[in-house]
Amino acid sequence: MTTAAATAAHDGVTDAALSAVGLHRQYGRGTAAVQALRGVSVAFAPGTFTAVMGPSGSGKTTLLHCLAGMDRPTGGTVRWGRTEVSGLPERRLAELRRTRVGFVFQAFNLMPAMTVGQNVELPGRLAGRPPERAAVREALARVGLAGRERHRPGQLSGGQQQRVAIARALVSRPEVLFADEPTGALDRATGQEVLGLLRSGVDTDGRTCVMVTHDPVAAGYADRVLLLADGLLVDELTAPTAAQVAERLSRLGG
Ligand SMILES: Nc1ncnc2c1ncn2[C@@H]1O[C@H](COP(=O)(O)OP(=O)(O)OP(=O)(O)O)[C@@H](O)[C@H]1O
Repeated sequence: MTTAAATAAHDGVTDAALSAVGLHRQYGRGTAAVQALRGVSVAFAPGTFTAVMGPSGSGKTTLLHCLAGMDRPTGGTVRWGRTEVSGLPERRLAELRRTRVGFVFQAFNLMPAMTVGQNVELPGRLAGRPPERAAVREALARVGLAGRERHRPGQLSGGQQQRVAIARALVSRPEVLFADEPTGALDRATGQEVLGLLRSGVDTDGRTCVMVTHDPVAAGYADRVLLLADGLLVDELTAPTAAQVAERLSRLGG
């Protein structure tokens, strides 16, 4: 590689919203060791929506957790923008996680005893910030739940609960939103509303979104699909249709 090309390649990584180089994640040791990631390098441009797919056990959730700073890779590096996060001490990483990334889970993970407003406020409280009622109201309005602050999660439908979880993830205006099977517990129509919200966060706010999904229709909302198999990145599709995704997945046995 020429010096100029090397510099360009380097900038490709440092200009990314999120990047990983040579990620390895081993669980357990000796004969019980599992190599969940075996050397994944990938970059995510700002303002793009990427779906991560692959057969069960291929390492999707492990990759998402390592990229989101929720799990520590056993080798390789993760950067959020230019900040290398993989080697940070836990406290510093937790602080950065609260402001720079958001996470949405399949099972919503709301606190049932708290109101919707308190759930959305929670990340700010954990970060020691004073309650920002206006920001909470705005986040709920953006996901179509204006005026629901005082409800409890149990009084809402599954789709509405997932929208609360999205509001909670977005209230700190993170650069990157991670979602692990965000529509896995929802019916198709409700799931599509949630996907529409993720898509509009990318298109309107320039957010970067990385989503694990098993559903080719959900992946069709993304700009790019990464395919994992056995802990390695094995294929990539840009501007995917659901039919193309289903066909590539079936080749992998997923
Ligand atoms: N905490 C853990 N301890 C031991 N092994 C683990 C742990 N978490 C994941 N694994 C193993 O790592 C591999 C990758 O798991 P991961 O959950 O990342 O896959 P996945 O592609 O998300 O799977 P699925 O689609 O079934 O959710 C699997 O073999 C899994 O059994």
